[in-house]
Amino acid sequence: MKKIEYSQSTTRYLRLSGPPSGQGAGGGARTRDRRVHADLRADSLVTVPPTYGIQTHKFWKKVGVHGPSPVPFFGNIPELFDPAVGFRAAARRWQELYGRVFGIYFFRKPVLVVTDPEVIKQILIKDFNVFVDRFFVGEGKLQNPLLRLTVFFAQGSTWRRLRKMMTPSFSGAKLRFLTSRVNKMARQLGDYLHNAAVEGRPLEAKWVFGAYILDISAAMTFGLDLDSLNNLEGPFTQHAKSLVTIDRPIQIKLTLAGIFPALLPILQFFNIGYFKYSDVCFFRDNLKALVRERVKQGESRDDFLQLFLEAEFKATKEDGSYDCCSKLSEDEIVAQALLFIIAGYDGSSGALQYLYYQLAKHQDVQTKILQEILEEVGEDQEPTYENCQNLSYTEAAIEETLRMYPPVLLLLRNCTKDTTLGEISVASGTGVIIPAYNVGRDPELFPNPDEFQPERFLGKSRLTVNPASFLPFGLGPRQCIGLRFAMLQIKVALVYTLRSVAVVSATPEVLETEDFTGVLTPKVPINLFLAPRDLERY
Ligand code: HEM
Repeated sequence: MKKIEYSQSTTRYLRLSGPPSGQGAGGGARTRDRRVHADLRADSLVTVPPTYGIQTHKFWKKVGVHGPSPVPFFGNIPELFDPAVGFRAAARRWQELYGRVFGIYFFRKPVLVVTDPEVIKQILIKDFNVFVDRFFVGEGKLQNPLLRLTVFFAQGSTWRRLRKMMTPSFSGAKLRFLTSRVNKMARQLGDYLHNAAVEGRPLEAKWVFGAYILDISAAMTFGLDLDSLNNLEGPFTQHAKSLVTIDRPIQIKLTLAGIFPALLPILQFFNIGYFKYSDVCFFRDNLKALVRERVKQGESRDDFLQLFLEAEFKATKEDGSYDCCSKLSEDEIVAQALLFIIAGYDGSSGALQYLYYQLAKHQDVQTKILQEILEEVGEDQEPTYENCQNLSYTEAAIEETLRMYPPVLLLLRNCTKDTTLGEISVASGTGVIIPAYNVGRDPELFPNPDEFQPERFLGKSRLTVNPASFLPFGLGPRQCIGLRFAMLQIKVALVYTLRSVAVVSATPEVLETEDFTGVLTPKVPINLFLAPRDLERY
């Protein structure tokens, strides 16, 4: 096996094989041959039945990239999604065997798995134009058509236009304007936790923080005051919970689509996709009615829906003047609002549950956060956006939690133009997976990675963290658009809850997680045990 010089920082990681037999070590022929375009498109089952299941599985061997052997039809899916192994353990083992860049197969699709920060930076930032899109099972065709209009699933120039229009909604000025809404929901959360503490009732973390995040989403998109902590049965809460749950039947359908893309039109015809059709319809119909009502009434509200209604796209001419100006269509507004219910839920409620678990296990960190809150915000004042910006220790504790427990485990990209990553030629149509969890727990990138140390993200230590190794929100132009809003939700929750309760302990004793759905999930639900807080004697 030949170890190829890649970049100074990556040579010790990357292991590429020598050129395929019969080829020279360099020159155009090698490059041409290495760019073997496996058939990455959705072929008809009818034209190639005998070899269909293995047709694309020689791709990595031909281009000289190492990786585990695939099984017909499924590629490396069985090991990746085997609950007994899981993606993280499989990726860790393969990294040991094949280095920090290796090739696998997602069903029939060749996918490069990358854990090298320099290559990650190249994909997510430097060569972003070649890796703009995400890849999905079924090449995105399994999305409900409405969801395909969202900034998360959109591709190429459509994504660029949407992202440009939505970015101002998350500016500091807009978030300042939205903070009072978040305060209201966090106050309800604080009261709920306080009552539970007084009654000596333990709380299931995912449920309680999920309800808080749903309440914020409902207020920000529907202008609704759900109070789902005290009102579990409402249709919004029920549909939202169902919407954000990827269950087994959906997994099975996705598997089918992965193996036989020819089935896609049938699945589409029956409205089978990532999200349940009935849930999408519920939100679509209600949001449409709401948008029309707002336009008709001409009323203005302090929420995301309003910001989307006002969003404008201004294409610039070469001389800097504006060429045209367009607004989001009604469907696009509805789609983004629906996306926010989905996108914020797993990320923010996941982050909160892992954070409170850590606070229970690290009382010293909890005390430091409370001290900082009392100094910056006060004992019973409402936090402002500026207050939240100044909570630097609190922010470090959140970041450390997200390093250890990134709710979104994998960053996905699709190569849309033949390119090279160092010595590797990457053909258009190749997928890329960056396992954010594995990178964050890598001892070469974060010493003692299983230890919770918020100080890593403070002061001078913060400066030594390579941005390409801290990936809970992704990186580059396509990183999470809701990052600042998510941090605001979490900090405001901490202000209202830690001032009224102490997180005394949490179960399970040892936190084990699983990764089957692509979202980090505790194997056993986290339960929090609380006590009313006495601010005189904390
Ligand atoms: C702690 C909470 C959150 C975490 C950990 C998180 C994580 C992520 C990650 C990993 C991505 C993919 C980034 C990439 O591919 O480089 C993403 C994308 C996205 N997130 Fe978040 N997220 C959180 C909260 C939110 C919230 C609250 C919202 C909206 C209100 C949101 C909206 C989005 C959107 C729209 C995208 C797609 C961006 C694009 O493709 O341009 N997220 N998020």
